[in-house]
This record gives sequence, C-alpha cells and structure tokens, in this order.
Amino acid sequence: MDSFLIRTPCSSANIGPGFDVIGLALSLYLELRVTIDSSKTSSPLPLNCAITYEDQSKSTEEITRIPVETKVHIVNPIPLGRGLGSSGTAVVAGVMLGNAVGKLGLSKDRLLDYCLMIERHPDNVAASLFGGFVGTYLNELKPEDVARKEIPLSEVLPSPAGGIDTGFQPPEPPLGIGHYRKFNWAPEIKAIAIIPDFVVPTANARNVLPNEYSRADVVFNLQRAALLPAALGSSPPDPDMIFLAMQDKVHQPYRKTLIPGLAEILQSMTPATQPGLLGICLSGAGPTILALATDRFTEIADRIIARFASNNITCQWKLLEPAQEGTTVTQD
Ligand SMILES: Nc1ncnc2c1ncn2[C@@H]1O[C@H](COP(=O)(O)OP(=O)(O)O)[C@@H](O)[C@H]1O
Ligand SMILES: N[C@@H](CCOP(=O)(O)O)C(=O)O
Repeated sequence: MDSFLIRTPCSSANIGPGFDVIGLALSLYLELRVTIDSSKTSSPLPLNCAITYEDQSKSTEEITRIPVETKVHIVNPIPLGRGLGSSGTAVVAGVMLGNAVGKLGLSKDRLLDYCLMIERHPDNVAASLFGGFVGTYLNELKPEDVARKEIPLSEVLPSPAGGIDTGFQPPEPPLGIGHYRKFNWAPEIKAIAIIPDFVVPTANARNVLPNEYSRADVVFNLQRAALLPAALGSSPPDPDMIFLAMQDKVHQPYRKTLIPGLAEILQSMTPATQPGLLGICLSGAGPTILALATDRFTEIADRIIARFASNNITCQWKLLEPAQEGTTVTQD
C-alpha cells in the first residue's frame, strides 16, 4: 500500500497593481490524501485514452495502465469563488496528483505549463505551486502553438473538451509557457483575509474589465508594481511605501460593481487612520479583501467586516501567513 499527502496552499493574486502577474501563497491548504493498493495495479486504464508523458530526456512513453485501487480523500477548507484561488489550487493539486499517481516525474516548472492549460493566468497557480510571494510572466506562444486547436485559448476551459468515452486526449502544453520569480517577504507582515459570504466567479470578475486602458492608468500601475516587491520585502516594513505600492487602477475600480462597499473599504483605511495596517486590496478577483498588517489584526478585520455589514453582507476572517514551500508531496 502506497500512501502520500499532497498539500497545496491557497493564493491571493494581484496584491493591488500586479494584475495577472503577482501572487502570494497563503497558509490555508487543500489536502489530498492518496492511497494506492499496488497489488491491484495491472488493470487497464479505464479511460478511452492514453496519457503521454515526458521523462528527463524528453522521450515520451504511453501509459496504458494506472492503479485501479487509487483512493483520494480530499479536505478543502478554501472557500470557493472568493478570490483565494480555490480553482487554481485545485488545478495545481490535480496536476500534482496526476504526476504522482502516473509516476510521470515531471518537474514543477513543467507542471506549471499544464496548470496554464486550464487556468490561463499564472499569478495564482504559480503561487500555489511554488509557494511564497511571486512575480510571474508568460512567454508569447509561437504561431504554431496558437494554431493548435486542442489548446483552450479561452479564459478558462469551459467544460472538459471531451470525456471519458469520447477518446479525448489531454493536450500537451507548449514547453515553458509560464515562469516565475520569488520575491522576499518581510517576516513581520501577516495577511488578514476578510471573506464575504457571497461568491464572485473569477470569470465574471474578468468580464467586467475593459479591453483597453489609458496610458496614465497603465503607467500608474507599472510604477506601483515595480515598487511592490521591494516594499513588501524590506524589513522593517514601511507602511506608507507599502500602502502606496498596493494602489491599483487596472482591476479593482471595475470590480466594485460586483462587490458592494469595495470602493469605500479600500478608501476608508490607511496606515495613518489604522495603526498596524500596511496596505489593503482585493484578493484575486474578489470578493475577499486582503489587508496586510503587522498587528491589531482583530481591530482591522472588525472595521472591514463592519463596512460590509452596512451593505448587509456577513463575513468570516482569517489571519494567514505566506506559505513559502508551495505544494508538497510527502509519504503518509
Ligand atoms: N477543490 C475543488 N474541487 C473541485 N472544484 C473546485 C475546487 N475548488 C474550486 N473549484 C472550482 O472552482 C470554482 C471557483 O473558481 P473561481 O471562480 O476562479 O474562484 P476562486 O478561484 O477565486 O475561488 C468553483 O466554483 C469550482 O467550480
Ligand atoms: N489575476 C486574476 C486572479 C484570479 O484569482 P482568483 O483567486 O480570483 O481565482 C484576476 O484578478 O482575475
């Protein structure tokens, strides 16, 4: 009997100006406890498809058998559709599961490409996969990859492009689509997640964004995004610099239509008016609010919860820390 645990942290993407670029893995974990009865591994794969994989020398081999007695017990404390990256976390954990059960031996760098076939932006999946505070980017696809019909170029694959009985073969992603770089994180900085009791599907929160931006708004965000890694990586933290570096004009102003009270919440608190606070932003696509702080966590959370309450919205809140390790697979 082989037994192992896959543990994937949730994420808070964007951190203000870093739309689709910056992500932070946080200490709330999706856990997959996997048990494989190796004595029953000889049955054919029950899917009408073959999985191909690359080994270190880039050769490919067909896998036609997987262990039939594979049990996966899932524990998921990450709230769905709240901007804490539940979908990205599930994608990362699923890809890690396939890699482990199929003994594919793919590196995390290559697994990021697979994650990007489903979650098209790299900020949340890279954070959940690699851990910590990350900056990410995508290579532009080659024309031949853009032309590949089986690669979902929509925002999120709307439904499985096939199914168990359709002969669907999972597409093999182009090599090296997504990349990341880890930034320092000042140890004094904690993350308060204020999680409203309603769902904003990420796809909806992307649909409200404009297709074009003014030069002034783009420059505004670039200036702050360039400052953000230094601001959050410097110890002791400088509240004024962090607050400024977390301002955004690319996604938050448009998402206020989906999140009652968002504009007031983001404007109502500053380091000058709220001791302990460093900065405040929408977590991912929302509706969760992420407040970064060094202390007075309950006071900060209570003020934001009171703002939501005036719009008849209840919330829960959690004090989280960066999850530096990212996804781990350990023997159980
Ligand atoms: N552990 C999970 N297992 C299966 N599906 C999940 C899981 N976590 C999230 N999802 C899917 O992802 C959706 C939420 O994704 P999304 O709208 O991107 O919000 P977010 O990623 O911010 O939580 C859920 O409605 C569900 O369909
Ligand atoms: N950059 C994306 C991040 C979405 O994150 P999620 O946690 O809401 O899935 C966006 O802002 O749309």
